[in-house]
Amino acid sequence: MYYEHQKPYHIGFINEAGARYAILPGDPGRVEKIASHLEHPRFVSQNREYTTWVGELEGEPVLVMSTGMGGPSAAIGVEELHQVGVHTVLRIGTCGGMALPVKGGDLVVATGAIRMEGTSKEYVPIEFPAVANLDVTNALVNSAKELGHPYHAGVVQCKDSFYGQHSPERMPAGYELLNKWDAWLKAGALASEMESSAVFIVSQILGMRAGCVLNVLWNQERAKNGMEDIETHDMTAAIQVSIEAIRKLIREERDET
Ligand SMILES: O=P(O)(O)O[C@H]1O[C@H](CO)[C@@H](O)[C@H]1O
Ligand SMILES: O=c1cc[nH]c(=O)[nH]1
Repeated sequence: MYYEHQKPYHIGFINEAGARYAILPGDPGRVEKIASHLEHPRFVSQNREYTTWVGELEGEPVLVMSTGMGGPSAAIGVEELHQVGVHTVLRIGTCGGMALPVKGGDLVVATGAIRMEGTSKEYVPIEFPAVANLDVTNALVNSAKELGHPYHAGVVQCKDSFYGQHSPERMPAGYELLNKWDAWLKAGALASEMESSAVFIVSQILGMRAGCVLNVLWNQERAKNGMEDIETHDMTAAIQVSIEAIRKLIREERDET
């Protein structure tokens, strides 16, 4: 069985540094850049979609590990980080804006996620909400405020199909996608992405803390409504906020002990 291997089967590393905090981008290509904001960043391992670096903040080891795209690989990543002793995970990713005030280049701090994906349903029935940890969320919101980055905090929509979000009309199941999208808009969903609900649910089940900060790439609803729709892929603000949030959490943990 996988748990008899010395290294967790998919993430493929032993947590030699003893890190308990992990920053989780979806994209393996972003790991090194995020790790460069830590002290003494160094490569740990690369297996499948999981590229991992480690560094320090406030003298505490912090991992940066990619999860790949979608709930299944994010859930496996969180499970195996738990196996190696991580207690706090912070997803940093990209999203598409949904609510009209959410513009390209803004940040979204996900306080909860709509579970329109398959992975979390294999953990707990759909009535159970996917919510972020309050300490991690407060650390993200306070960091965004202190750094002066425009942010929105609220519910995001998680789904499995990127193209079901962007081209629902061409899908045979489009009638359902379009009606649900309309419901999420009416209920005030801020943005759409693909991993936070699995990260929140798996963390909840394993007794870990999870939070999520997203860079808004664009907003298809602004475009549809004839409003200015800026597109930006600059992750700097989201990285700065996630690093400062982890720093705050490390300090808080120290103050409590
Ligand atoms: O930028 P990342 O973290 O990959 O997040 C978003 O981007 C991918 C889709 O383009 C999905 O993984 C989605 O959740
Ligand atoms: O529109 C977008 C942008 C990023 N990620 C998504 O899932 N959707």
